[in-house]
Amino acid sequence: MAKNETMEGRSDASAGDAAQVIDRQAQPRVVTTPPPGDRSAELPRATAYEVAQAQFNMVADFMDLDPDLRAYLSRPQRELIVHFPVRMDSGEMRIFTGFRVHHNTAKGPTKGGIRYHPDVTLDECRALAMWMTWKCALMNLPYGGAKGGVIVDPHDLSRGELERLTRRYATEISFFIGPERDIPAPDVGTNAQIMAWIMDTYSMHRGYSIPAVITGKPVSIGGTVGREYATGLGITYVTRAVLKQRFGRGLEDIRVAIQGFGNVGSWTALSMHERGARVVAVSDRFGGVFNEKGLDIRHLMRHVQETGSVTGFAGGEPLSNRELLELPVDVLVPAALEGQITRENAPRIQASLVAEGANGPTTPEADRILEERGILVIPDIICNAGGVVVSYFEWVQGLQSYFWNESEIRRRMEQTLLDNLEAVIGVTVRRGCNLRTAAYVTAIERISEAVRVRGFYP
Ligand SMILES: NC(=O)C1=CN([C@@H]2O[C@H](COP(=O)(O)OP(=O)(O)OC[C@H]3O[C@@H](n4cnc5c(N)ncnc54)[C@H](OP(=O)(O)O)[C@@H]3O)[C@@H](O)[C@H]2O)C=CC1
Ligand SMILES: O=C(O)CCC(=O)C(=O)O
Repeated sequence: MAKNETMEGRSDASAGDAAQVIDRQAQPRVVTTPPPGDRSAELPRATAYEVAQAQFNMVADFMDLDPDLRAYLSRPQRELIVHFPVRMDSGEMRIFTGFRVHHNTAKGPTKGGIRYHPDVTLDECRALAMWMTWKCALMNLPYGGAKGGVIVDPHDLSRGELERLTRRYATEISFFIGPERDIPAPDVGTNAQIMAWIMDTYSMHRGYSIPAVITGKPVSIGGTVGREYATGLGITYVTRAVLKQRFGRGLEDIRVAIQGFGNVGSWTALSMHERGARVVAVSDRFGGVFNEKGLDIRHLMRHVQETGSVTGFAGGEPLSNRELLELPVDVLVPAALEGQITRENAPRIQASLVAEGANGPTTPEADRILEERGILVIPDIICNAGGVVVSYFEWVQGLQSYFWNESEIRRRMEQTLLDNLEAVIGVTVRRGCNLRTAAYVTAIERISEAVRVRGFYP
């Protein structure tokens, strides 16, 4: 997938926002190395599914969740594995493997992205589907959680190969998805063009256009304005609210480091930059770029469109992903993959606030270390929920064939995020727990109620 496709459809995400001025001294950049004799980096890392299970079990203990409900919610409801052939440009036929997991349908059809990445596994999809269940419930959306993926590096495919792979995967999962059943969306390695191919393939099977089968598609075929940047802008809204509430500070002149410069990372960077934050470092899988005075994000985006990477950007100096995570900044936004903040590097994180743009970037052990060190974490299921909230708006608009304007989308997204953030903060106070536990408690209580009234189990 060409980098400029991921960046397609960008528009100004900042209109009408006031930034607050704060007084803060620039801090020096530090480059850290592991302490001598530290072998923790060599220890096996928990998988995403182990992390998702551990997070759920900790909260189930905390809220003394009914054992039957715990058993029911701790596993996905349905899982699909598909193996399918794709003709490559060379004439060779290759077999690819993909997945789609529905974690829970108590509150409605399932919702969640499709990932194209060489490391996709069934277990990873199970974890991501479970997180989607909590996220949708926390946002009060009428959905359960799902996730899917294909084991493939999309950067290795031509556009034609990517389209053939997508259409074949869509065909294989087509009986498992649908506007009333399961509504996919973009995730790592997929974009609006891929959503369009899935919508088209699904519609070809049915014989008429069914835009509501998928979200994150182009506006020209029933997508919504605002979905492209929704996750990043939502992260900025939530981070701004937490900074104000917990630290009495605004975004202006806050120093931010962002790991990942794809859909989520780049839009977070731009929307924070436009509100006065100093985005001092960003990275992708090739490495990072640092500028103490703040990166010019629009120039950086142009550089990425031209070269496919943030590396080599003339407006900053190189740094590694590891160095980025450990920079002395106010806000750290992991916006790439799971398992980036671990017990190994958590003792060296210097940010005051970690805003989880990615799903599952912090392991439970790292969570504990950060909490002991007084570092606040905004959990993924609140922080990055702007994407699924606007996907919900896209689905609703598609079903009604009636479309809202951009300011309406932004207003409703901000309100949804901030109302639910406030509910979570209320739980932290009432139950004396951190934001992640409070977010999980809120979500699980809402699902438990749906399960109870539907009578899912006797
Ligand atoms: N898209 C969405 O709306 C939502 C996504 N999320 C989550 O946000 C995260 C990012 O998703 P998204 O932005 O869509 O994905 P993209 O594929 O658009 O971007 C992923 C970014 O992460 C970078 N990356 C990959 N591996 C590494 C690595 N080892 N170190 C540093 N950077 C790396 C990629 O680099 P490169 O460009 O070089 O490949 C790319 O910049 C995921 O956890 C996803 O589940 C959560 C909510 C909604
Ligand atoms: O937009 C959506 O429906 C889902 C986005 C997603 O996959 C996520 O929030 O992790």
